[in-house]
Amino acid sequence: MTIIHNLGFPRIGAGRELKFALESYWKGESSRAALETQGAVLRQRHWQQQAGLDLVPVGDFSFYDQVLDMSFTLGHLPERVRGFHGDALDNYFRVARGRSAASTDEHHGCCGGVAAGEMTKWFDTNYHYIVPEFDAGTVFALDASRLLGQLAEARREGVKAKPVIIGPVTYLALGKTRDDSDKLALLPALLDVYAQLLETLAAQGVEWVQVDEPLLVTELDQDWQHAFNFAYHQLKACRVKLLVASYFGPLQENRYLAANLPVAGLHVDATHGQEDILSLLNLLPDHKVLSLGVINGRNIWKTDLNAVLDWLEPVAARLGGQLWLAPSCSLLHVPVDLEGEQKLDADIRSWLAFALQKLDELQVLAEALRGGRTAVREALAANAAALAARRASPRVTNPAVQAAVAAIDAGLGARRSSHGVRSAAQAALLQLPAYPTTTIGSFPQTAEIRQARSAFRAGTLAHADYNAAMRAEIARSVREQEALGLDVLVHGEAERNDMVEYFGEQLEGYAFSQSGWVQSYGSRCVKPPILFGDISRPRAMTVEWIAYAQSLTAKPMKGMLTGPVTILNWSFVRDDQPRALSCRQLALAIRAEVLDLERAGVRVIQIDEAALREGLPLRRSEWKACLDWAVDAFRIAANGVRDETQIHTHMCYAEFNDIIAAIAAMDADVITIETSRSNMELLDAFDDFKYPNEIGPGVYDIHSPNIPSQEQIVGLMRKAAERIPAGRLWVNPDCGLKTRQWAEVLPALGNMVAAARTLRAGLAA
Ligand SMILES: Nc1nc2c(c(=O)[nH]1)N[C@@H](CNc1ccc(C(=O)N[C@@H](CCC(=O)N[C@@H](CCC(=O)N[C@@H](CCC(=O)O)C(=O)O)C(=O)O)C(=O)O)cc1)CN2
Ligand code: MET
Ligand SMILES: [Zn+2]
Repeated sequence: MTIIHNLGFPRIGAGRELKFALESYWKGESSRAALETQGAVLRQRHWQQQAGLDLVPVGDFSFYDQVLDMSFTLGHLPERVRGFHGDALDNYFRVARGRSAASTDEHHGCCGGVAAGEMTKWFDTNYHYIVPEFDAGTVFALDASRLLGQLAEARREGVKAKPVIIGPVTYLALGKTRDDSDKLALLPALLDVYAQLLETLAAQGVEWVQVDEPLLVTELDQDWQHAFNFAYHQLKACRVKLLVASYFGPLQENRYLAANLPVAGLHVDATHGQEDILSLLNLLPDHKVLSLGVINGRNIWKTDLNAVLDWLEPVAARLGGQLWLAPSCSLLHVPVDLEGEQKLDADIRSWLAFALQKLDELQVLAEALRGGRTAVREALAANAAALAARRASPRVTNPAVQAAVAAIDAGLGARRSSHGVRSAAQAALLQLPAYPTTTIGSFPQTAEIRQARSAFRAGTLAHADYNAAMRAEIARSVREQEALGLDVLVHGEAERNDMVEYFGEQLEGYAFSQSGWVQSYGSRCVKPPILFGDISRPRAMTVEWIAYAQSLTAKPMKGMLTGPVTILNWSFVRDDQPRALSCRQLALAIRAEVLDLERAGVRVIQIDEAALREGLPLRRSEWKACLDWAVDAFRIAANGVRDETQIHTHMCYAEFNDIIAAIAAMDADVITIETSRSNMELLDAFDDFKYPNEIGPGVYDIHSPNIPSQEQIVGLMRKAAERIPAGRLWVNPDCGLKTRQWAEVLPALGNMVAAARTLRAGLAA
């Protein structure tokens, strides 16, 4: 009998219940008990929704982040929060979010400032985790309370529980060392705690534990390969069965390593072609369970169930009871339920599956394996009909778009002149001072803005009134920026729900959900739009807003767009054509918008490519091919403008060293990047030879409520000027300000402008 199971369930709740409970608790508007209760309600609901499975994940729920949960389970807290006497959950949030010295708006706001843990992307997803911090003195001490609590709760509910933890090797790889010490030297001590944890679970009568090791789909050097063998040999004596779970890609050359780890089971992502799986079968020891992730946990399309069965049936015959089935990865990365989507076009809706629908698909596959396809004839026929309708739908194809893409030639992506020529023309037109100041685009998305948009969507606020409210916000942003003395202004993005969804809503070929929320970090969610067909731009998307903003000021107003690569990476994309092709279609649509902005008199245009680096494949050997088309797409979008139009781009979080040549090839006139937390060290990548254009290294961390002082900013920019000639430097924050409050933004930017003036005075002297 084929066992079916799930690796993880979205925890934010179909109605984002967890988000609202967290934010209310953080504001001090509700009690810890209320938050705990909401957590329990969600866990219970999600377990019930998975009750048809043979094994259900437990421990996948998290109040903020599963990696931070693991750090607490391992007793591995950053030095700065150890010895905190308050409540453990509050200490957990101190690491997750930081705490300003003067915080009064939250529980126990008494204990001085604490810097938040660094956040970074979870593999190639748009989910962010809190980075474990290691140094040579790191020690671990088991705290199994969270897992044991959730296990006991699950048992009370009659759940067939399979605890889920992050594996030791992946955990170590995800962390950063603050000194120069070798992380792998910590492995033996770490494994002691993992062994204790597994013994603790065994003592509770747990049979299987899922140990997530997505690191197995990345390129591993010998030391890390050895770490896998060492770790699982150490844990072999534990009395629980381990299911080592790899996901987010095929195992490829790590197949042999993974197949031969001394554990009871292996889960693999089986959505990347059968070749990886079929060769794994020959390597797998007879006693081992093979869990195949046959349902894609990263997209929202219905699975082609007949196509899966075609190759799965012989595999099942061979493996018998050793075969398990599951989604490819945790369902954290897809929305909960399609049922709630009443406004989605009926055709498109019939092509989709969210988390609950994916679990239904798993049931159908299992029944087909158990009782033959006839046992689920109707479900299979309905699935086949939906897929056939999608393939045949005229709404998916647009011949004019395909012709335009076919006509793209190399000239389309090239500026008319070199950066040297352009920068002289731009300087003459823009008349900017040295160390020009700007921001990254968004200003605070206040509750009033969100409520106005919500009312507009609900039909209780008229279109004209909504527009007027957004214009008033834009006017306020412009006024504040003029008062601050910034040099290149932005309109503030008030009218945008999200920098990707906003464009998805206006492009043909995109569908969007009402409540298809996916967690991005902590309580923050995104609603990735659904790219289903050829992309075109029926009308200008931003010109009216930007032209209005420009009309309010004599200073240059930056047109603000999201680039094709980032739109692609933060959407649910087509699975019926290569990503590169979808990206070229997006590039043509953005190019048209760029040219419309230029025609409307906009002199500076920013095209955000926040996701250029993080969207790269997990294996470096595949980077070049991907970078080639990604850079090409940006160039097509950006480079049709005249010499005197200044193109900016922005990237966050990225480590730039490895891709600096590609960034240079984009040929933006100015790039703004996140650097403040790395103390400008990231700028080493941008030395003279490698990067000839202008750079705005971020001077303060926008994720923290802390307000940078003028001295700090001057200090950081002086460091920057040691690496980059002052004439090519801009002064700006790390990223957009949408999650901050005006009360934080105004003093921070005030200090930033004052710092720029000090720096200019230094040049004159
Ligand atoms: N797609 C994407 N990925 C990204 C980023 C990004 O900006 N976009 N940035 C990084 C991650 N940073 C992020 C920063 C902030 C938020 C964020 O603020 N998300 C909002 C939702 C944004 C949104 O779509 N808002 C909508 C809907 C808002 C809403 O919930 N409205 C309420 C009513 C208003 C209220 O009471 O809040 C309702 O409709 O019920 C809007 O403005 O229209 C949230 O979780 O709260 C997300 C990611 C990396 N990945
Ligand atoms: N223009 C966008 C903003 O300022 C860029 C954000 S990058 C995640 O919010
Ligand atoms: Zn950013």
